[in-house]
Amino acid sequence: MPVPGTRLQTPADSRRFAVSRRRFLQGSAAVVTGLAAANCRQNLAGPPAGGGSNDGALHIYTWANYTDDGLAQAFTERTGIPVVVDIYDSNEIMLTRLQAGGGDAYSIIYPSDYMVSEMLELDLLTALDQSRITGLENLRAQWSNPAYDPNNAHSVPFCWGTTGLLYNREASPGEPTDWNFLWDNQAQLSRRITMLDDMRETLGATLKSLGYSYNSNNPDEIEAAYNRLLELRPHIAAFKTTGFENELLSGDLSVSMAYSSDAIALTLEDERMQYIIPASGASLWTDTLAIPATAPNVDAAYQWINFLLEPEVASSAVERLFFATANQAAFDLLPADIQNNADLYPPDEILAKSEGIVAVNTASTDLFDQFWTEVTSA
Ligand SMILES: NCCCCNCCCN
Repeated sequence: MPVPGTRLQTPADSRRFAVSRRRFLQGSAAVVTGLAAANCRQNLAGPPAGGGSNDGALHIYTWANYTDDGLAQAFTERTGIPVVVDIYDSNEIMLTRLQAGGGDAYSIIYPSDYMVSEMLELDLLTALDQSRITGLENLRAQWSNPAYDPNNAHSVPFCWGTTGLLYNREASPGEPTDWNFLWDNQAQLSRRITMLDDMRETLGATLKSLGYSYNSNNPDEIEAAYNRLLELRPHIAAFKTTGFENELLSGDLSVSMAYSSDAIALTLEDERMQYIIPASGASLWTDTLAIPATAPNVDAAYQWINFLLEPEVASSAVERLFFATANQAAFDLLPADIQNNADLYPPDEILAKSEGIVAVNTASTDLFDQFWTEVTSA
């Protein structure tokens, strides 16, 4: 049985071309323009100033690598509705943009678990009309009644994953097995590390490296994590959620904290790339589909949700984009090499050590915010 901190599977050569193509498509401004000319525009910036996207298109605000032209085109062919995609790097960026008036710019957003809870508290999500959704029965059983959104009343689980360390075997001073690797090797790794530009993930992993919970509400523990991250700060080349891939491939970076779905795409592209789930535990997340409370074109949003719940649609997206689907019927259609990819679908004993991020109390959120601002602007 694989153990935490160990790479779990040899890359499948057959997947490499598809992944390289995905990275090329998503990284190329020229192709982004091409997509705009077709039916799926992908923007790395936010929505147009002034918000308000009631132009008949389906405006999606999502993470990188969760949609591609294939998905958008199939949807447009089916429904006649064009798709426009804006990308965000963290739940907090998405929340800030929605609160700053972007709530009427998007029909569909992809908040993670704890962010669904936070947005519910703020009345920012539409209560879903379950009679307009088909395919919920396709979800894996553990997502039928998630704690972050009982009965999926405001969100539909889309995919899940872990957050760990992705490294270049030829450019790393050793094989990381745990978060501590970064601190223990900080001199050799200096300016060769990237951490996620994601407050709860990065401060959470630092809490974990100290033996605390991702979800600590103890101010002393949160401050200890801040100080520990501050110690590593001079050695961190950048806080990045995307855009570290080329430097990791070239060996200019040694190790990047990464979401499993992004990491796996790289491990399938180049066998020097290894992804590990840290032995002391990683975050285990679910990303969802939700409709902002003031969304335009709600009908198109329901059509998108139903489209993604179709097993054939979901499984073909997974084959190109490599996220771990929350849809059991889609999983059943996947080729065996993806189903058995233990980086993507880790065994239960590894998942047991992982921790879901949950909403912390207001005082802790303020502390996380304050320390995150200080450490990222240091
Ligand atoms: N490109 C895929 C990114 C996956 C992001 N999931 C975020 C989880 C945050 N806790």
